[in-house]
Amino acid sequence: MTGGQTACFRDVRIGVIGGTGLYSLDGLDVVETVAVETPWGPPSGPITIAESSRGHKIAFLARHGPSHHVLPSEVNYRANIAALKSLGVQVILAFSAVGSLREEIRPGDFVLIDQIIDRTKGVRADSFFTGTGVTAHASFGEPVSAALRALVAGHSGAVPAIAIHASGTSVCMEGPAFSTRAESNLYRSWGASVINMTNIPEAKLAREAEITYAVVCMATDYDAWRESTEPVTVAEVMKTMTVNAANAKALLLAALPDLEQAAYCDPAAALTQPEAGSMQYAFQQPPEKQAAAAGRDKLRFIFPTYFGAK
Ligand SMILES: CSC[C@H]1O[C@H](OP(=O)(O)O)[C@H](O)[C@@H]1O
Ligand SMILES: Nc1ncnc2[nH]cnc12
Repeated sequence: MTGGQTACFRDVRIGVIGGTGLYSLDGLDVVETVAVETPWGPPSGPITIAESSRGHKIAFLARHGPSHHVLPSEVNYRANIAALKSLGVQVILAFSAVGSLREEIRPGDFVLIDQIIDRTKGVRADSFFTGTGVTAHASFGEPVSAALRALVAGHSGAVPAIAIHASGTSVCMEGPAFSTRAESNLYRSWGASVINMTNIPEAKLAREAEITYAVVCMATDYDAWRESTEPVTVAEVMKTMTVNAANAKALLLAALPDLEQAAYCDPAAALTQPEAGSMQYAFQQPPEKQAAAAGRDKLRFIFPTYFGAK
């Protein structure tokens, strides 16, 4: 697909975004690799489409590219989300390596965060509406799908060696340098549980795109707050991630049958219902003004319902 074209919606309803240390989907048959171009540019890399033993398709995208060549501030989050949406994705389960801000969240543990504090610095493109002449404000009070978190939590038994914390608040910092000890302690005083560099704007854009989204935060270190531990380094993150990646894949494969059932077979579409169609309440302008907006063609790529097929 090339930029500006109407999206070709295919029946790939489930998307997985892999973060640091998680660059492929093992255990599933890859049937296709696609290079998608979006009106916001190319995503971080090719998207692999795998087929489960039940015959359902699952798209996988490595957030920082297959060889991790893209910095968190430079990820084209809009292209990543738009590319997945253009394939038909309605549900994204993302994975992220995080620092723990709590003693009880041990390196190796997973956290199904339900809240996010945005500490990015305004350098990331964070809305599909920017520059389009269409004004819209997505509802983001609950930034993560509770139903998807619950579905994943229901499969904690697949990784008995670790704790999977059912809720938590992440801080998304700009990076790329890690936090100072003072910053790390500040985030602890705010009640945050974990810290990373990618939840924002990924979760925000998934919401704008009406995609049901949750992120499995995989603790790799104790960031910089813990007096008895050396502040985090990439070497420490990658060491823990070798074990975390295996656990992430085990959790995903265990949750997949339920996820497929919810995404492909539930006629009530209960899992995706809160997000699907949610943007209909977000537009500020009357439809006739939107119809005249310069960015209408661009928005059609992900919003054929609101901006009409060409
Ligand atoms: C290499 S440590 C910092 C890096 O790891 C996390 O990446 P991701 O969220 O994509 O798993 C964190 O957010 C930083 O981008
Ligand atoms: N301590 C940390 N801070 C930010 N991002 C991280 N990713 C993994 N560990 C991290």
